[in-house]
Amino acid sequence: MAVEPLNEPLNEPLHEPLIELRGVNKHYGKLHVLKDVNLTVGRGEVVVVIGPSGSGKSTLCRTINRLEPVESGTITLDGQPLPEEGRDLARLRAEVGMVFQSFNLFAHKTVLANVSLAQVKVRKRGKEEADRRSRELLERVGLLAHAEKYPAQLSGGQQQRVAIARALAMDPKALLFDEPTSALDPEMINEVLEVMRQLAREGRTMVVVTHEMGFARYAANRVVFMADGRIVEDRTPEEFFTAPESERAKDFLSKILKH
Ligand SMILES: Nc1ncnc2c1ncn2[C@@H]1O[C@H](COP(=O)(O)OP(=O)(O)OP(=O)(O)O)[C@@H](O)[C@H]1O
Repeated sequence: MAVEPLNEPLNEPLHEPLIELRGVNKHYGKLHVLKDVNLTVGRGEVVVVIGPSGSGKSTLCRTINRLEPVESGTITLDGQPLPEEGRDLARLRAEVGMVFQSFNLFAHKTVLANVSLAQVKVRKRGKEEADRRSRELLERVGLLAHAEKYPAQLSGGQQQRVAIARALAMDPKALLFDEPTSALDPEMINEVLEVMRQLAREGRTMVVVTHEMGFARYAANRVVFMADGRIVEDRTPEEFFTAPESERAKDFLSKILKH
């Protein structure tokens, strides 16, 4: 008897690859900071990168939008190699938005202008359309009432939410977060994490370098543990936090979870 084709979708979400790193190496002088790194980030996946200080997490994150050049290996976005330079690089940085530890807002521009600027310059939107979209996004991050203020008039948590709105305004395929809450006072961390949790629930593709283990545990699809320039573990949060395999990860978790 012929076997019927399976019509039902599988329960597991199919994470079609969006970002792929293969055999990536990088040095700073003699320091080998990325050692033969392989990583696939699926569309709609939230990948949290954790590990000891100096293990290469930020560098890894920054290679994905070419803020850091690599010496060998390939990095692709949607199956296409990342552009090296020129106009395509500005487009890449729009498609793979980045949120930094320091919010990097323009101090002499209003919150609204900070969110609109790159839309006009890179996405070639008219100013009115860009401002309309910026206001929508500021509303989403709870800051519409602050649109006409300057960054210095906002708290750190609010500035970081502006930075997230600015990244979203470019209609990115993926968002990179490099320790987005590390520069914040403790009471502001949660307001930023809540915006990030919301983005995760919406199915955004996100790579997040963070020391916030609660976010790693409960918002990530995968945890990538780095040590000494290598990806040592790449597993679900459940697996990683309940049964880490490597001695490095066990040691790291025992140190940070003690507090
Ligand atoms: N621009 C640079 N020039 C020289 N060395 C650098 C540079 N950036 C990073 N490094 C070094 O490379 C190593 C990896 O740095 P990276 O910032 O990627 O680590 P990390 O895991 O993100 O650390 P942390 O958790 O402390 O932010 C560190 O030893 C760091 O001192």
